[in-house]
Amino acid sequence: MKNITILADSNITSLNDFFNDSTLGHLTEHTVDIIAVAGRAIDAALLARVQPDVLLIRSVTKVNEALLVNNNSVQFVGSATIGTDHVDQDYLASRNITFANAAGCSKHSVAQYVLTAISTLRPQYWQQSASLTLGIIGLGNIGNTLAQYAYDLGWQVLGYDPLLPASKTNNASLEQVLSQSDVVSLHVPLTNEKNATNPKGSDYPTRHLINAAALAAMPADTILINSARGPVIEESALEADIERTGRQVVLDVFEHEPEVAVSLLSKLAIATPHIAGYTLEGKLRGTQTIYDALCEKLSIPLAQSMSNLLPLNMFLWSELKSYPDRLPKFYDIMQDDTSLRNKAVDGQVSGADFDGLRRDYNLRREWQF
Ligand SMILES: NC(=O)C1=CN([C@@H]2O[C@H](COP(=O)(O)OP(=O)(O)OC[C@H]3O[C@@H](n4cnc5c(N)ncnc54)[C@H](O)[C@@H]3O)[C@@H](O)[C@H]2O)C=CC1
Ligand SMILES: O=C(O)C(=O)[C@H](O)COP(=O)(O)O
Repeated sequence: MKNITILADSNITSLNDFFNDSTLGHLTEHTVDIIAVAGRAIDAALLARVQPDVLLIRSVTKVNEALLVNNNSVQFVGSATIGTDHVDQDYLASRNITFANAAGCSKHSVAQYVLTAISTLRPQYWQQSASLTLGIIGLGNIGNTLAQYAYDLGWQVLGYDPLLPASKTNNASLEQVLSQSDVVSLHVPLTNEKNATNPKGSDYPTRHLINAAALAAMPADTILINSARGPVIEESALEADIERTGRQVVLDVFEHEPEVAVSLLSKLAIATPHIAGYTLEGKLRGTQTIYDALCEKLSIPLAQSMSNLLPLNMFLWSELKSYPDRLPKFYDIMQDDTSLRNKAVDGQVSGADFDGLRRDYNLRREWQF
């Protein structure tokens, strides 16, 4: 009988429902051992000691040579997240380790977070059908989903994605999005510049894409929302910009996450602890996707589905669209904002408190579109 040892981030939703003897071993001789620890506790020493066959992570575990150098057992790495900037995929390929992530898993959840933030700060755009121009930077799964909601509300969209062909939504330059939008929302992956030492980098790097020059191009009353990755915005420039303009800024992600400085926090209109994608549906879809990929790797049929695990969902986009005053019942974003601000001690929110808010988060429900 073969034993499969799985080392996993304990913040993976329904880990034991998807990864157990009956879901992975029902047609085989496999038994399954799961070792679940906090994502930040997964380090090289633990991997060397546990010698897992499978490593299941979310975004806080950096997977690279330093993590795996003393390990020969891992054959599969699954990240139940959309973002992959924490994973050195080239290194995994060089070791012949299969990698899977969960593209698109929380695209509606993040889009709904952005709509909630806009409606909370400027209810007039939604409740009185005032016209809004929404700028979207990055038009992949999340940016494009957000655009569909915007069109449904009758808003204008200015979209910028230099890696996709021009389209109805991919219709503007970066300068136009920044200078002509009422709200700018960021939905890019975190990427670094391509150069001699980093030939696999991007021709359109996103690290510090929003710097002092980009902020200077934005009118003072333009809202800026970042639910992508913290380092996409240069935070020192952002603080200076808010001091100068009084801009309303919404951050779900932070450059020095999980620590957040109160000097920044106190200037933000809304601040949340990296929970834009934290709905039950979004997180379960992430787990389901890496489970499906592992079954494919093991050549075994699927024996679990998130539909078995989801309670009834009564949250309908059509209802909210008609009755926007019901938003707090659908998602009260200010509760998340208050929880984060309440953790500020001695000028900062500590990493432990930031991670604790995420670990203990009461998962929202995704509105059905
Ligand atoms: N706050 C949260 O809870 C969550 C955050 N995320 C973040 O959101 C990011 C985006 O997610 P998806 O839309 O699903 O990814 P995606 O890969 O489907 O789309 C990203 C898009 O950004 C575009 N892009 C790349 N560089 C660009 C640049 N310099 N300027 C403009 N566009 C650029 C790409 O061409 C692509 O179309 C993820 O990479 C992740 O970091 C994802 C899920 C939850
Ligand atoms: O999917 C992504 O990308 C995200 O940012 C996640 O929603 C957050 O992942 P964790 O921080 O829970 O690892």
